[in-house]
Amino acid sequence: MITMENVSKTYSNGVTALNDISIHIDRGEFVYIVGPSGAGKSSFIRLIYREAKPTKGKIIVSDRDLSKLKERHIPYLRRDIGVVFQDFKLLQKLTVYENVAFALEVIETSPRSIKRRVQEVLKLVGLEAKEKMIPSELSGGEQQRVAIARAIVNNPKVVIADEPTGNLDPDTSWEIMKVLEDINSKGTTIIMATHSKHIVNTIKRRVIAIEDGVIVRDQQRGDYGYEI
Ligand SMILES: Nc1ncnc2c1ncn2[C@@H]1O[C@H](COP(=O)(O)OP(=O)(O)OP(=O)(O)O)[C@@H](O)[C@H]1O
Repeated sequence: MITMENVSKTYSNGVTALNDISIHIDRGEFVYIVGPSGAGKSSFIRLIYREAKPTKGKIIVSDRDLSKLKERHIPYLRRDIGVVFQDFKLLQKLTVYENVAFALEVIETSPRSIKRRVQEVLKLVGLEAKEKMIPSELSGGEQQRVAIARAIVNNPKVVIADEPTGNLDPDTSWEIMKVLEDINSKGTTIIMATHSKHIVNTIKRRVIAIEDGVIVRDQQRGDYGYEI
């Protein structure tokens, strides 16, 4: 699903965020990315959906070699990848329904099947009753569920979540985790950067720990491993 070979990322200000990373993540895995602040977790994630380019090394995502990917083909890559952010990034003037429908790649799809698909994903995240509301009328957890619905509406092979529970209280965080686990149980690969020791130590999955731009630990059913 995702392979990195000797990948490094140095930003234009000279900061090396990732240094010679090699990793393989299989289809259907659920992987936590952990590590101290500034370790390189977001950089790792941004490389996968080609928001950033590596300075060195090779990245394969869903059978595509990202170093050979032309700018005009980036939308095809993004169709395979759903992204969820800590701050939701919803369009504030659009309704819940519209936020999700907007993300749907409309390729010869009839309005009726668009409606069916949007309602299907809103049901999956438990928001079918709130489709006419706008983001400011929703709680943080509900907004994050809209963001997850938007991320999965195109049936991506992988969902990448950068601290998806970072702005949420513990109860709401568990709800979001249930939704992500549910998506994963249907075969979607999940990669989630998190600072939540509680989540990582409770819902045990593969843990990749990054420190100073280097992978220092890669463990199935691992612990969070840091004191916070
Ligand atoms: N666009 C950028 N330009 C220059 N330097 C950057 C950029 N993005 C990140 N960095 C630097 O790269 C390093 C790694 O940052 P990154 O955001 O990947 O860490 P992180 O592990 O996600 O941190 P956090 O847990 O605080 O979100 C940091 O030193 C950061 O300052």
